[in-house]
Amino acid sequence: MASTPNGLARIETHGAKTKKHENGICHDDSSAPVRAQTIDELHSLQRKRSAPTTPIKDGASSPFAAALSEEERQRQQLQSISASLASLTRETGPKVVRGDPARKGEAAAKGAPSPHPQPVHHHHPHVTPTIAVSDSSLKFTHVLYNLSPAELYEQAIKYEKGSFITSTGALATLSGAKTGRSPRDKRIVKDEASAQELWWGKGSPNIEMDEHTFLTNRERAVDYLNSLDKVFVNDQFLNWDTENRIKVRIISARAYHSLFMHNMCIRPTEEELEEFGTPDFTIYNAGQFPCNRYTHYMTSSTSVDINLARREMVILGTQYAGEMKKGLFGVMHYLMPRRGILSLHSGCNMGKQGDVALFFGLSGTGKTTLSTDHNRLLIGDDEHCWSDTGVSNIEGGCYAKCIDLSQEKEPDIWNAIKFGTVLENVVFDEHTREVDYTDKSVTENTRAAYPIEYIPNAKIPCVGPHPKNVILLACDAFGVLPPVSKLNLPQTMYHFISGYTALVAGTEDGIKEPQATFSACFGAAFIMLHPTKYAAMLAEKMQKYGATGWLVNTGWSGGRYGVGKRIRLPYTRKIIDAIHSGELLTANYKKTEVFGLEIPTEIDGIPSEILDPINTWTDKGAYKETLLKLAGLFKKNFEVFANYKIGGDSSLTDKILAAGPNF
Ligand SMILES: Nc1ncnc2c1ncn2[C@@H]1O[C@H](COP(=O)(O)OP(=O)(O)OP(=O)(O)O)[C@@H](O)[C@H]1O
Ligand SMILES: O=C([O-])CC(=O)C(=O)O
Ligand SMILES: [Ca+2]
Ligand SMILES: [Mn+2]
Repeated sequence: MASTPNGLARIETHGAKTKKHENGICHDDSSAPVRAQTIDELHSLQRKRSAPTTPIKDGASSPFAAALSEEERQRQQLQSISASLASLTRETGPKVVRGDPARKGEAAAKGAPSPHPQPVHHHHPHVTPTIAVSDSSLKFTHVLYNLSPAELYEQAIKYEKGSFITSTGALATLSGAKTGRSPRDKRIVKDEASAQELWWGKGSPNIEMDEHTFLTNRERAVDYLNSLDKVFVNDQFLNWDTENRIKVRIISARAYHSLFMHNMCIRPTEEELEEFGTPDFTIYNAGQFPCNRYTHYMTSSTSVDINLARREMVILGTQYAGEMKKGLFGVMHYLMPRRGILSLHSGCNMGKQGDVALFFGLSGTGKTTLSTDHNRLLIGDDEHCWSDTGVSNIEGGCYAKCIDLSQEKEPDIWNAIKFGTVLENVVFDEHTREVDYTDKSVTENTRAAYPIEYIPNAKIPCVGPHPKNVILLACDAFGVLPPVSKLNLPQTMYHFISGYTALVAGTEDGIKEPQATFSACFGAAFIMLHPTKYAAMLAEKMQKYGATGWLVNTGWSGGRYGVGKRIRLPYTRKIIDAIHSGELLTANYKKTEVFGLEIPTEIDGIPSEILDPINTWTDKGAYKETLLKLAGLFKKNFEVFANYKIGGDSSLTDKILAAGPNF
């Protein structure tokens, strides 16, 4: 037995016993020593440099050609980012440099290019170079460009209060004072072109601002961003239809925002990123910084501004990440119809046989829940395009509501909440980090944003053939709409333009009155053109490709809110299954009073009596009264649309008008 210099027996490990060297001496350390001489060197060994990303295209034989083009490419990329961040009132863009300012010096140990900032020099031949006239032009803007989720986690946890890793690996974040969108603070630049093209005035979501005010806010955002230690830049795509893809650049101040958009937009491959070039649209998200209320058109300290001519969006005074997602959706609602493509606030999935279904509905009616279906391929949960070649998802991720989320009822969404997913405004146990999805302490609008491939049966690329079924979802808290009805084309148009749902405002103590909401095209907050333009396109496409329309009530049954209950999700799923399978096309139907809806008399697996709401109300008088009240609200809402012609065919317009409630 070997002994140590102090005479005590050496404690032998199992490994040492079996691993004898030639000279018969046992080593107590069986692994080779680390190569590093210092702690810094050791740490630098831990992280391997990412492989060079530029594939060598020509001059493949010369290693210098590749090195040069990589350097040139990086220079061009920085120049493009500097141009994006340029103030409009100074002569040059900021000096931009890649990488985290906190990591200075680390790269040197790895033989990487010098960490000393290599600013982008701007040559302005007509300007005599002068000494920098403001402090802001003396400083560097550090850019964290298309970071990976792991890097963004580290940034968030290190620098952003309220960032935590949950027990399943998601990144829990807080969106700040705003936990939902601020539609009343949205402004669209009204110039000569947009004055003609867009929908303005009563009912329109487009509130005007002038070009000068936009530039004032843009300058405020750009100066704010450039004053920071670092900014995040995401270069990504919208629309899986590659012919109609839009390149977007998102400049933001928070890792939360960068990870959110990483998940929600389409992630470019390394090669696509190299060829990215100039973006088609840029977002300046300075959400932590308020707008100046002395600025013309500003009515609060929040402003979300879109300038279609400049292809830019500015966000001030709200950190709710959904503003970016839905702001871009608005832009698509402008760009796509110009190409004859219909943009839709809908979910979309496809059966194994290739039958596509669209799910329209306002917030909370079930687009995400019902399009995420274990038996079908998910094309997308919220924003789509319908072109001559079929449907395509606009986004690269999903944004699911999490309130009362259960593993049993929504297993796919539950399982998607893992590493990489952004979990907004949820409450969790401070020790175990287990999320309590029933907790509304921060907000009821808790959300999870995850890449679409986190859903196991996602259809990638997210495109599909022409839809067979168009399902309009309404969460009717009045409890008078049937769980499902089959619609003819004029009825489909009527309900599409109406865009009805009835939510219950405030779910605290006491019975609250359901609040009817009408939102044209099931997304009035995002549309840019008059609703009838979108409706006409939908009618034309449904007719051309033979799609069937359905109205599904995912809301109350057995009485209105406070008396009845929300229809059970498994029942709604059965109804949706019967639509997909074709079972409902051949069912027996009867017509309801007032709304004139065709309702099936039976569906496999569902108690027949619930199919006609009148059966489930104990007070039949109250049912009739509520039905008429709702019908009245529909009529009143439709008045503004009655004067517009849908498409060239005036007979369709007349039919649509006649397809509403009759009483
Ligand atoms: N019968 C039902 N059908 C559909 N959803 C139901 C039903 N009962 C309860 N729910 C719940 O209603 C919510 C539907 O929200 P979902 O995320 O699908 O909304 P959404 O239409 O995608 O809205 P948004 O556009 O805001 O994302 C989910 O929380 C779901 O669990
Ligand atoms: O935009 C949001 O915040 C959430 C959403 O999908 C919607 O409201 O339609
Ligand atoms: Ca959704
Ligand atoms: Mn939505």
